[in-house]
Amino acid sequence: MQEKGTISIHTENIFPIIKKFLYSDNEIFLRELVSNSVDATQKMKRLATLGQYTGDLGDTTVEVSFDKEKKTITISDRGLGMTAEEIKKYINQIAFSGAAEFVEKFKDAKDANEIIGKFGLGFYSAFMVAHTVEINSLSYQEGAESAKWICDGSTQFEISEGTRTERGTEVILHINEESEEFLDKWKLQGILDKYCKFLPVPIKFGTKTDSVEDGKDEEGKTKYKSVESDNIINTTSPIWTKSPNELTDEDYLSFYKELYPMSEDPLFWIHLNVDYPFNLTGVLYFPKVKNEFELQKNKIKLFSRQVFITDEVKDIVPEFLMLLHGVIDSPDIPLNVSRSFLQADSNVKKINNYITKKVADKLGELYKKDRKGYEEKWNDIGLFVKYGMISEDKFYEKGKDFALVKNTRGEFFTIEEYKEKVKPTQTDKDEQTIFLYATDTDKQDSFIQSANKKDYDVLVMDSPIDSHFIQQLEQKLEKTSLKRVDADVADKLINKEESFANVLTEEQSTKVKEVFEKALDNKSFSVEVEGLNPDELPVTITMEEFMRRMKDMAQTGGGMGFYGQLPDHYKVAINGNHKVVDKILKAENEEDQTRLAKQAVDLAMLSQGMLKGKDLTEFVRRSVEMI
Ligand SMILES: Nc1ncnc2c1ncn2[C@@H]1O[C@H](COP(=O)(O)OP(=O)(O)OP(=O)(O)O)[C@@H](O)[C@H]1O
Repeated sequence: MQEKGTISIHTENIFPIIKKFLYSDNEIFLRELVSNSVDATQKMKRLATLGQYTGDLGDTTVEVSFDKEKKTITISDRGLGMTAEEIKKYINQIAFSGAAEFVEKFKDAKDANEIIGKFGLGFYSAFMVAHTVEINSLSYQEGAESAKWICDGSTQFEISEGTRTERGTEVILHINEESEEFLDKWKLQGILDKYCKFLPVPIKFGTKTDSVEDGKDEEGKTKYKSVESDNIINTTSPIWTKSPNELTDEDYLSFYKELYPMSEDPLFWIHLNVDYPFNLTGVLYFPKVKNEFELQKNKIKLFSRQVFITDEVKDIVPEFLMLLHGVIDSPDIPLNVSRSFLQADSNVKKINNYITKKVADKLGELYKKDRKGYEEKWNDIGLFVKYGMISEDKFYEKGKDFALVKNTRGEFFTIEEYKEKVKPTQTDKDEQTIFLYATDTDKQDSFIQSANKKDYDVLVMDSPIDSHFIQQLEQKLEKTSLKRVDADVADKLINKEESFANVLTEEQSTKVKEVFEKALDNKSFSVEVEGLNPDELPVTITMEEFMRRMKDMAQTGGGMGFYGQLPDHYKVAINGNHKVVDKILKAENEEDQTRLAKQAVDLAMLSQGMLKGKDLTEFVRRSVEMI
């Protein structure tokens, strides 16, 4: 038997196009060929289980090898093999029709990148690294003859009788000049580790040497000897393929270490397992996030039937859960289509919702089962929860039951609990409950103390995401608003109409205002004389809540650019009921008045960390003079 033929594709120039555009990702040839071998092996095993094959299966290990001299890479399996007819059908027609389709799509694509890398080119990808590809195969079918196929990368092929005596298929790649880098042990090992580490059939790549104990020497010391064994590069049953009740915490932790060797232990994990209406398994871990860098380094890995596909899971996992680590395996995620299609795919949407729900359920369960442990972890998981509540309404609905807020005393509350707690003391005349918060407990300490003196509670909202979380809470919670503790003087933070009368006459107030304006000499500060609690500080500097928030958002890139341009504007509240104000009014001359006023303002600035540079030096000099 010898036959020459032409592969039935219409586009003659497929090879150069694909070679050129797939070049950056050409290592996937190995993934494609090894998975074909694994598929063939699994089919063979299934036939045996079904009783359609009664012979001996033999050792079904798939083997990858290379020969630097001959410049070949060989992938061989003991799968079901192919007859000459089958090679013609599956390789010439099916494998190559995939390539033809690629070129077809490529022609119409607006963005070539959308297609490249997402297109499963299967067997065809061999030509990205080989100038000639050979197949030697013997089918499992009784009386089958071995077949040999050879193709030099043009659309011509040759098929003849083969020499293979053992059931299965061997694919030999004659590596082209540009791809000789692949004829290297470490290069190939690296690619196998990346894509094939969890394939369901053992894959052998060369041998490895281990040092094993070998009795004792005369002095009673343990002897060692080197033992050569097959280098099996994969774990055939990774934990996500098992049932959660077969697994211990150690199993999950050691798998995490296997995926991300340099990382600290994760906080907890979720085992995903659905088979209807789509198929998905996986394990997602909540990492201990130390810094941004680590977040980007460790990504969720996407598999399809245990073959690694990508760690760009952007469209499959909801954005806020991109912080998670682990694996997702789903044969239902379309990988050979463009990105825009992926977003519209209904399975992808369902998967998205499923993952969101699972994560919410797990958090809810942890919260219910061990509130204390949950509170201890809050620093690490708070970011996920808040981000999720801001970005997905569905998650907000679930998250509101287990999202925590922490006050300056280190106590944790759910949002509902907190509202109940502060309602009696922090509700204003319009029935609005005001949650007070601090973004920097050190800087805002004097305000926190003043608020506490009035029996107000203060929350700590100091993470970058909190400004957005605050907005979200205000939108969602009824009759509730949030105010930073330094948005006004304590007496006025919550407007209850029970203000202190101002002991100053109108004339005196005007005079005090003048003195302070002169002392300040700064347009960014507007002075107001108010009747406040005599125990409060004589001067308090505040920035109004709305303005400050807009400026904060402009700074963190929240699209409030206009506010970012405005100069800072502060209110300087003078406590007309304070002794110091009386002293200023009674001072002998204008100079003394200004000096006292300056001192009082500087003290306020100092307590808020606003006094810096020249002003600070000047303040110290003035203070020394006064003692
Ligand atoms: N090692 C093998 N043993 C037996 N059959 C094989 C082997 N390699 C390829 N085939 C046959 O050739 C066909 C085409 O392979 P190809 O890799 O191009 O596509 P595929 O595996 O069907 O899909 P994909 O594009 O996802 O890889 C396979 O479906 C299979 O029937």
